[in-house]
Formats: sequence, structure tokens, C-alpha cells
Amino acid sequence: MLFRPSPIVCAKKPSSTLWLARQARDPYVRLRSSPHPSAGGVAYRSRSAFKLLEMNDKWAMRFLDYPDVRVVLDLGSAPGGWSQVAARKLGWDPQPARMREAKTPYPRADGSDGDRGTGSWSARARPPSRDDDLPANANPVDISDLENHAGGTGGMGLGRGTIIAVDLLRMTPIPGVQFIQADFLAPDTEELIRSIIAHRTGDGDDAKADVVLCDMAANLTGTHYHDMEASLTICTSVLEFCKRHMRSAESIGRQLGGVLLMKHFVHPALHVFRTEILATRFTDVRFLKPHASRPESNEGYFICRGWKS
Ligand SMILES: C[S@@+](CC[C@H](N)C(=O)[O-])C[C@H]1O[C@@H](n2cnc3c(N)ncnc32)[C@H](O)[C@@H]1O
Repeated sequence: MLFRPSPIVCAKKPSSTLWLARQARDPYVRLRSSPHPSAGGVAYRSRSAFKLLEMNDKWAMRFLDYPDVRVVLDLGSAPGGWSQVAARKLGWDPQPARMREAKTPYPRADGSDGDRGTGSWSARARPPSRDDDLPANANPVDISDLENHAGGTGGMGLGRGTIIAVDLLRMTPIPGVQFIQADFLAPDTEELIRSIIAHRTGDGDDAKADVVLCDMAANLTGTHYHDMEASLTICTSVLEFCKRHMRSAESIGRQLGGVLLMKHFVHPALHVFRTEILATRFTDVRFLKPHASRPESNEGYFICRGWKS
């Protein structure tokens, strides 16, 4: 007897069919899945990477390109597209050492050459997956082993400066990026970030960030009011963080130095937040909606340059 799947089990919900159709049409989804020259020949981990590239490169903001940019924070970093862009901009080699190894013969325990000539991943030299991004016993908030962790050079090309990425979720390592798995809104996280900047730069109490990127988005609850408030809470917390930890334009000697790029969602208080709060703290504040941001999404970005301290 032929097995006929039940139509109830097989039927796709209209919403998932629409989602699949949208993904298939989306040029950024297609771009994301292939190695990209601007990512040093590796694929970007998120379609969000193209938003950051657009805001930095295409609109000539170039806030990541100045040689005086020494410390970049990526808040809400997972899966890592923005960190990849930042790492590349600061000159870190995106090809992990074990990826390069995988293209060369990988010796087997029996002494034979293993994968000679295939260029494929062996079980021992495979790209890191989400499950092996950190050692099982690693404490994501322990900074005592910084040099050997994701942010250490680990045999990769040396870039300049420090990139610190923070997310609630785990993130596969990126050369040059120090990842902290933590809630940015939790009271201890700020001090942890500050101490890592101090440790990496050797600046002690003067440790500051030059560029703060925030793509954080709280999980949607479905309650419009609650979701709007959560977005504004993130924006105000990030600004409070900048008040204590951003390097001022004056101290760099560059008028538009000290940059905050921050995602936000529609909120009735946003205009006031921009004009009465952001605009008093930064020399130049603009609203951006990159093409890579879906038109139907309520998200937008503030690019704020020239921190006045
Ligand atoms: C849109 S994703 C970021 C994508 C990222 N920019 C990229 O290019 O891959 C938003 C991220 O914000 C993180 N997030 C939300 N609230 C957070 C919080 N309080 N602390 C840390 N991360 C948070 C989420 O876990 C999620 O990974």
C-alpha cells in the first residue's frame, strides 16, 4: 500500500510559504550565502552585514575606516555579521587558521596524508559550528584567558585595535573579535566591557570606545507597546553607556570622531530622543534606512558622530 502523507501534516502555513518566497527573492539573502570579496573571501554570517557595509561604505560615512579607531564595540552581535565587517575593516585576517589548514593535506593518525588534494573539510578540520564556538567548560565572562580565546591572534594575521562583541547568544569565534556572552542590560556587563577595553588597550582608567555599534533587538513579545518600550530601553541604556565609555571627538582631534550607530524601532518618543538627547551629545545625528533593511520593517538607524562627552 502506498503511503500518502496527510495533507494536514504537509500543508505549509501561508505565513511560512510567504517567508520562503521572500527569502528566495531577497538579493541580500543570496549575497549572504556566498563568499564575499569585502569579507576577505568568506561568507557573511548575517544579511545585517550588508546594512553596516552600506552605512559605512556606500554612504561615505567611513566611521570604521579611520586609523585612529582603536576600540569598536558590537552590541547584539550574534551571529556575527557586523563583527566580521568590523574585523575586516581593522585588518584582521578573516580566514581562520584551521580553514587554511583544511586546504592542505591533513595528516591522519595512521601517518597517511588524509584529504590530499580534495580541499574538503575532514572531521578534524571542519569550520566551527555554533556548538563548538567555545570550549564546553569556558566561562564566557572570564577574561583571564583573553589572548588564547576568540580575540587572541591564534596564528592569524594581526589587525589593529580591539573589537568586543556582546550578545545573549553564543557566537562562533571571529579572528580579532573578543566575544562576551552576556546580557548588555545586566548590571555587571558594563564593568566587564570596561575592564576588557582597559586590559586590551593598556589604557587603565582612560579606556574608551571609539565606535559603538548597536544592532540589539529584544525578542518580540507580540505586544506592540511592550516591544516599543523594550527598544527604547535598549537605546537609552546604550547612550548611558556612551556617556561613561566613549572617547570624545575633542580628545581624538577629529570633529566627527566618537561614533554611535544604533538601531531603533518606531516609538512615539523617538523624535524627542533624537532632537533633545542625541543631538545635544553629538555634533552630527542622522537617520538612516539602508536598502538592506527590509522596507516593511519598523527598524531604522541613528548614526551619531562627534561625541561631545
Ligand atoms: C538583529 S540580531 C544582530 C545581528 C548582528 N548585527 C549580525 O550582523 O549578525 C540582534 C541580536 O541582539 C541580541 N540581543 C538582544 N537583547 C540583548 C541584550 N540585552 N544583551 C545582549 N544581546 C542582546 C540578540 O540575542 C540578537 O542576537
